[in-house]
Amino acid sequence: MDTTSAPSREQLRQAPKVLLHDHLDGGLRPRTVVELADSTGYDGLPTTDVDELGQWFADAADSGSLEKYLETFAHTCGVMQTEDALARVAAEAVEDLADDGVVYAELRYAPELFVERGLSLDAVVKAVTDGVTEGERKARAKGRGIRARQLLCAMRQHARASEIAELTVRHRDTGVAGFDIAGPEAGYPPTRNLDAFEYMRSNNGHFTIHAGEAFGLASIWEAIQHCGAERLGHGVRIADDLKISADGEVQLGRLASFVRDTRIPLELCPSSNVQTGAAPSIAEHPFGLLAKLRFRVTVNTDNRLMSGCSMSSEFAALVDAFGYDWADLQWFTINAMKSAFLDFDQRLDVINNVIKPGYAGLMA
Ligand SMILES: O=c1[nH]cnc2c1ncn2[C@H]1C[C@H](O)[C@@H](CO)O1
Ligand SMILES: [Zn+2]
Repeated sequence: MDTTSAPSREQLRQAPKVLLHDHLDGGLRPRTVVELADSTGYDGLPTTDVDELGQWFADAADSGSLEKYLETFAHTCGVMQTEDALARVAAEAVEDLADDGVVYAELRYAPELFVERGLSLDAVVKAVTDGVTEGERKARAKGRGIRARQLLCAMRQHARASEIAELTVRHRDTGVAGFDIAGPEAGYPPTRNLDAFEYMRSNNGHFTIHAGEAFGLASIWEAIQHCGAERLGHGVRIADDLKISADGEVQLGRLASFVRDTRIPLELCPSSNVQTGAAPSIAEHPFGLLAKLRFRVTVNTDNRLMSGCSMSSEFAALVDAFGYDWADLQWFTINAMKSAFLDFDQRLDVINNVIKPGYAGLMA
């Protein structure tokens, strides 16, 4: 790629982007964490200095282990136990994404983590729905169009997946686009929650599964072949099924072939993977190889607070590591939009009327 035409940071921010994998409780503004702790009486924060707190999250999440990384969510969930707090966090997330050029986003969270002070699961979803609507309205007022949907996660270590799947279906017409399982992967295989996935399938519901992040191919295989996942949350360890010979030729194993042949979207989250130890660095992240092999790769933030990242900074990191140009970035974006849990006509509308004209302008 000609480096004189390398996308600038500001151009990357302006480019239309699609985000499928972003945790609501992993994307709070540090200032909001401090303010909500104060207004809701949460006294567990490691510091109430906004800058120090932002740094604390990044450092604490930078542990090389998913289990340690997940411990940091105690504080974000701790300040999100009221309807007002949930609505504020959701509205700010949508506004922040829109400011960063995201035109379609799926925000995920586990409703069961927000019931410590007596909210019902339905009240949690209703509060987030109100916040998302408010965020979309505020972004529109600033000339930043964004459509946002919710994905409801069940936590793998709890036993509430069927309840959360039912909650997902109950709220499917008011902004909840699908279901997921999150939390520690090792020791909690996807089939533990098979009933919930069967419920989703029998109700024509969408779901993705966190698989192939902290555990390997067995997890991906179960997620796809036993549970019927439409997409893989991370899925980065599908690279373990690629054999690279001395002359650089790559051979795909049967599972990798299946994932590529059936165009299963990989919700790849480069910075998060470096923090949890799933990849040694962005330059050595399997993203580059998987994209070269034409897997259906998508770019995602996972947790903007813990990784101190944004969609445009993830794009920038990939451009720096792999030399991607606008055509590549448009391809990742269209991959994501094709894979969204949104009606087909709406996906097409975003691709044809927002993404393609946006990139055409940047490539001109
Ligand atoms: O990367 C992740 N893998 C597994 N679980 C995760 C990841 N990032 C966040 N979570 C968990 C912590 C949150 O509380 C929960 C729902 O958003 O999902
Ligand atoms: Zn995740």
